[in-house]
Amino acid sequence: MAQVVKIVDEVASLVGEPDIADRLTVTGPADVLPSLYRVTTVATASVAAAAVGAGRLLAARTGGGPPDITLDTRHAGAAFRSERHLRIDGKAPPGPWDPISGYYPTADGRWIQLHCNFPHHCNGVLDLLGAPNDRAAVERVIRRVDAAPLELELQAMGLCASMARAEPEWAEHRQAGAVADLPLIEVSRLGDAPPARFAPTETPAAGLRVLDLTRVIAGPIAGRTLAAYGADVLRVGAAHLPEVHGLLVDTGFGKRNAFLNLRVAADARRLRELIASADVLLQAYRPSALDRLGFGPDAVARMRPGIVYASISAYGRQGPWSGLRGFDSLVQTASGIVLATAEAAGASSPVPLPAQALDHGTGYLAAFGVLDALARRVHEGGSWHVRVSLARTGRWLQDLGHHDTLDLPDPTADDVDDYRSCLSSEFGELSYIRPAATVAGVAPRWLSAPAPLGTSQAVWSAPR
Ligand SMILES: CC(C)(COP(=O)(O)OP(=O)(O)OC[C@H]1O[C@@H](n2cnc3c(N)ncnc32)[C@H](O)[C@@H]1OP(=O)(O)O)[C@@H](O)C(=O)NCCC(=O)NCCSC(=O)C(=O)O
Repeated sequence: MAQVVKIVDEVASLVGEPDIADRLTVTGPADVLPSLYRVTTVATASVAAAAVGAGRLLAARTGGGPPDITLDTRHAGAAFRSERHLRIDGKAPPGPWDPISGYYPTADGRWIQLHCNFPHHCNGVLDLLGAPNDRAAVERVIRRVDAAPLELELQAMGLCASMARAEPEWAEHRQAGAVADLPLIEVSRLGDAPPARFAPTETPAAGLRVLDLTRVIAGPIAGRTLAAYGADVLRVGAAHLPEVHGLLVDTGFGKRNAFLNLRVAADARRLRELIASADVLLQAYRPSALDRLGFGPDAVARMRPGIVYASISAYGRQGPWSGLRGFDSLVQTASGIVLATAEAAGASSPVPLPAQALDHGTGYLAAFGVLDALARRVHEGGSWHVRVSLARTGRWLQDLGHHDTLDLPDPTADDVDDYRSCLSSEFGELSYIRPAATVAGVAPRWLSAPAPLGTSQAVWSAPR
């Protein structure tokens, strides 16, 4: 019980509402996912924060008071591993991991992690190493080089790799300092706009229009969460960009899926037309990538005063690594999580968290920031920029301290059956973890199954 109170305290500080315990009920055990870290706390608190954001938007639209929220830690823990629990026609989809991805021992007795799930990242790594596409061959090359210079070289080429550091070593790193100086969820005003007049509704984000320009896990979770609270979410990708199939399905609930190649003038014009009546734009590309295509936050706020623009990055908006591409697991490796866990577990190689917790946490925190900013739009107007990062979410987890529950049994697929729902889709019959929490007694839910890539028209689903 005392531990669950800690989770509620964590939500209070996330959402800036010291009395949140008056209207937030958390049930279930304090620890569900076995870890050296408080992963269940981060899961429950970030899912709860998104629910609080939805409640604030609901209250702003109806003129009522902020509603009650409930959440069970077991459901939050299952939601944090949604991609592992997804079944398509009764089977788990293929995993995202390319055989070359993973941890490699280096000449100086350290470890480096390569992230090679996208073909262009994999080919770049193999070219730089001068190795064929064969794990044993890559291992032989890496055993002859030291970790730090290799990390530097890979990062300089824009490739995805991290040297495993101990937590104290990361604490000394300039990027760790830069990340620690950032708020966990940064919300800043992009410009002026009159207060929004969203129609009163029983579903927090009903009728609101979200452009989801994100891939993989963190950003798509934010879009999926807004869809669960009723938003019209249009996911915009491009045919030439690589994707991870199973993740597309898992994070595609409640979204339509369109292609617009922003390098083609007519498609870029179409996106500008969509932005003109959008409420939210989510983006999770390499920092500044969309600015170069004319869709950075300032440009979008000029196109659409009143927009809430959310940016999700790997390493945060400042510091020497701020421009780097990155994935959850690489942040876990760089920041000491995998070595600390290996030491606690008595393992001889790095051990990651029991969930892509930085991705999922960052996704829900982005959703909270967006929903909260939408509520602010009702009260005070303005265009808003919400910024979150995998590394800052990781800092939050590490700041909660070590709390060894590695001996807990890992929840199995059967353990999460209570939280499953089913939907028919073009991919097959989907069995998935439904969205966690209730807001004013109502559970968020997805009204549509994921759409295959590029199969939707780039239009809003309903006129205004
Ligand atoms: C995920 C990534 C590492 C993937 O790297 P890349 O595949 O190399 O993509 P980049 O973002 O670097 O670049 C994509 C390029 O596509 C361009 N781009 C984007 N959308 C479009 C459309 N619609 N049309 C045309 N071009 C487009 C964009 O401007 C870039 O152009 P150029 O500028 O010309 O290159 C990175 O996007 C990233 O660091 N994102 C922020 C953090 C994040 O979300 N990480 C993953 C979370 S999931 C996770 O961690 C996990 O699964 O584990």
